[in-house]
Amino acid sequence: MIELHHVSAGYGPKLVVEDISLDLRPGQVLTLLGPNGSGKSTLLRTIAGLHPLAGGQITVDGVPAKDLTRRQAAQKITYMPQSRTVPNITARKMVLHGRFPYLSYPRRYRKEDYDAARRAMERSDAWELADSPVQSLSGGQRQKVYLAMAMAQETQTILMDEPTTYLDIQHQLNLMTVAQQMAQQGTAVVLVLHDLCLALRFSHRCVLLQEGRMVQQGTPEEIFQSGALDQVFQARICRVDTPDGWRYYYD
Ligand SMILES: Nc1ncnc2c1ncn2[C@@H]1O[C@H](COP(=O)(O)OP(=O)(O)OP(=O)(O)O)[C@@H](O)[C@H]1O
Repeated sequence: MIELHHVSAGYGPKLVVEDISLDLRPGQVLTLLGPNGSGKSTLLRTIAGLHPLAGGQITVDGVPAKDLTRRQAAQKITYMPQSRTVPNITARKMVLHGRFPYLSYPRRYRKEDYDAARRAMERSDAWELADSPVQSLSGGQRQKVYLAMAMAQETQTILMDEPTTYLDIQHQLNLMTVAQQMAQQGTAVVLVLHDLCLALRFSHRCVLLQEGRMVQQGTPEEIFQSGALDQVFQARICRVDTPDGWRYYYD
């Protein structure tokens, strides 16, 4: 399990994430919420080891994250960024990149790598795109391929920054269902989402950030009841009870 102990991070002397303590628990979908510029992406990148700590500590299964080699870290943590440059390769090849941390020299893929890539593409609804060049795909199709690459890495923790961007509503719901399924299978799934309704409906826990500080964390029920979302986002969030659970909407 990844644990954050009083984590701070920033750019130059300016801290944009301050004093965050948090457990990323296997078996749970945890969603980071907060207005633009509140530090969500910086926090996610810091957890992924891609941005330096300015203070505090991050441990992975009890070991300080800074003591892990890149390969060890990549076998523990998957990070799916908000955007990236698109390479000129097929979707299948791209998804296979998720297997890199498991290959030893001379980096030849094994049957289990191809199997893992296929499983991941089927789960993210990207299998039919396998032979297409990633550059030829739409934003939503690319997002499904990135999700498959992230799943193919098969780590205990997966961090996804705004994974629903570009997805139509059916695929947003599909992504959230896949996130829940990964959690059911023991993964710690950490998301950054702007859609509060989707987050409250599908997360086990939410963390609310404002100006780099954690103002609230808890179950969707606790977060909703606290009224903190309304305060931080200056928007009224309501809900209705349905046979399938709470459904949230903006008033
Ligand atoms: N490369 C950078 N250099 C300097 N400041 C940065 C850099 N990246 C982000 N920041 C600043 O850090 C703060 C937090 O940004 P961050 O991207 O982490 O927020 P966020 O909550 O993910 O925002 P959004 O919802 O808009 O994606 C902002 O004030 C931003 O301007």
